[in-house]
Amino acid sequence: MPMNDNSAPTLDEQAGHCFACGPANPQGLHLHFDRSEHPETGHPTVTATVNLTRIYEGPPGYIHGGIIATLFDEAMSKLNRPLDTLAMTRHMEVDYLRPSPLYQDLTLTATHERREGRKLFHSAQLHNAEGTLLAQAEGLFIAINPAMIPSNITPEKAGH
Ligand SMILES: CCCCCCCC(=O)SCCNC(=O)CCNC(=O)[C@H](O)C(C)(C)COP(=O)(O)OP(=O)(O)OC[C@H]1O[C@@H](n2cnc3c(N)ncnc32)[C@H](O)[C@@H]1OP(=O)(O)O
Repeated sequence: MPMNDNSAPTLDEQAGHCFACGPANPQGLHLHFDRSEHPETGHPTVTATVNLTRIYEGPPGYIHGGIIATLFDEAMSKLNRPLDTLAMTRHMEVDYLRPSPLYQDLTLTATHERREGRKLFHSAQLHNAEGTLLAQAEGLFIAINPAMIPSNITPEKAGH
């Protein structure tokens, strides 16, 4: 495993098995986000294209609601790095406005709204190719002490 100068794993290496974005997780979603700035506020914004198969099905033909929550959680979490903050999700609300179809390119976006001390408030949306808003979320992330993230997870230590 590649290491940084201190031979300790980097955060990216520690997060390699993240279910939503980790390249090392064979059963993960492997989401990839492009980062930019909101044209009006200058706040960080991320975008990803998602196209999911029946593995993620809830209602026949549509994405499971828990997976949609995962998409939003991950998209909003990607805003913390450009804010130079290590943070975890404390609260999230999801509005499921329309069923979100499988096997179609959908656009997942998230934007940083505001910060109050340790509290980071983000929003996220899922649109179809026609631009229809399918679902949306608001998230509260709390800046954490990096020591909360273990650096040496192994199957044995995780109890497997
Ligand atoms: C390395 C990062 C990888 C990111 C992976 C992708 C994102 C994720 O999925 S993270 C996984 C899911 N999240 C978790 O497991 C987190 C579990 N929760 C925790 O560990 C803790 O609650 C933690 C660290 C987030 C916050 O703990 P703590 O420091 O005690 O915060 P707490 O005092 O409860 O709340 C912080 C503030 O939020 C406020 N708050 C809490 N809930 C709400 C709410 N619903 N609305 C508004 N404010 C709220 C509190 O009032 C408090 O405000 P203040 O500081 O002004 O008093």
